[in-house]
Amino acid sequence: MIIQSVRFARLSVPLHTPFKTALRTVTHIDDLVLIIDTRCGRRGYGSAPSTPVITGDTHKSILSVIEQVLQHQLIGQHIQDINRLCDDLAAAVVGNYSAKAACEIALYDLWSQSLGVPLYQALGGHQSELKTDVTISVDSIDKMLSDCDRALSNGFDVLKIKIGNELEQDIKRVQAIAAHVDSKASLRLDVNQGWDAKQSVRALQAIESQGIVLELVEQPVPAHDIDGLCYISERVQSKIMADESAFSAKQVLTLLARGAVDIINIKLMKSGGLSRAIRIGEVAATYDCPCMIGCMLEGSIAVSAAAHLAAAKTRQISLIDLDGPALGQYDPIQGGTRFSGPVISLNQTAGLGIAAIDGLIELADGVWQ
Ligand SMILES: C[C@H](N)C(=O)N[C@@H](CCC(=O)O)C(=O)O
Ligand SMILES: [Mg+2]
Repeated sequence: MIIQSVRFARLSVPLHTPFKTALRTVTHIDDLVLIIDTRCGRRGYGSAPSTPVITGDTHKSILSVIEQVLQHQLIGQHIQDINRLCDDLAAAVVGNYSAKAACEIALYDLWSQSLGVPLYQALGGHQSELKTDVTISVDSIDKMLSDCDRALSNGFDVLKIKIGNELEQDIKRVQAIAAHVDSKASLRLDVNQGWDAKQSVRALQAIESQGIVLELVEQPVPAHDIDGLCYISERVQSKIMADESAFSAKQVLTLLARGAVDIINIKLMKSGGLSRAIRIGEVAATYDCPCMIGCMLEGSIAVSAAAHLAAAKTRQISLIDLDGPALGQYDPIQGGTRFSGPVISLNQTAGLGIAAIDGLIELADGVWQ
């Protein structure tokens, strides 16, 4: 199976409610879609969102680095050489992890199609269903409580609460949500780098002293502040998870060697795709450190690939935050993995199983417009 061409499209899905974090607010899932065709008529799909505040990547930069650099590593190559192709992508340009992830997702889609099995089976997995948490955006307490009610009525029993923009209000938000939700759901907090180390200890000790048990606390301090993560981990009971501090296997090794965090959040858009995400899982396993598989605010092409990976690596990936598609008003992808409330049902057809995509706008001349 030889790669013939690389094309681009865009896909936009409105959200049920604005997605608000300490870093940004968005109203749509906007993906750059990558379409790779082979000479024998197979088609692989990849995608990537723009998350400049986390990865530094925008749709334009992703498109441009694929067009100018990465596609030249792929065209004319055999898909069976997947490991070498991923190494070539990684070596071709520094950074640009979202662009590499989009390419790898399409490559793994084609590779598993060539084997005639769903991606999770090609990766050695057998579990075909996963359960995800759902994100509650940071907002007024009343709005967050009504979003929690909606999530509970849709069957979610793990809520990922976004906070991190005002310390005292954040403490009140968590206390109000914990009292409101009671035992109906477990709570994860995602501060998205919004506090400093001392504020984190103060906030988490205040929350813990009220008997509130958190499943985990994600990225309380800025990405570079590894000392801060160590300081917090030594002083609070809650488990601390690295997200923005953990892009590469090397960063994860440093975090774990220093005892800075208890859990790692792996995302394809940070690692540069599945091949490097697998390495991160392996590094974490050497420290008996559990991993979450997470996503950006992104649609079901890339999130499906992450779900297939998680299903294949259940020993390393025990926590799932793959709610991007669930936050959208509809899923434009036909034939692939199904997202229904908290339940993710992986396709049983070959690859990612994508038959068609509604509302796809092809980009002429490789320009994001
Ligand atoms: C969507 C997912 N649950 C999530 O919260 N992801 C990120 C933020 C992604 C974004 O801003 O697009 C996270 O910080 O974990
Ligand atoms: Mg996060």
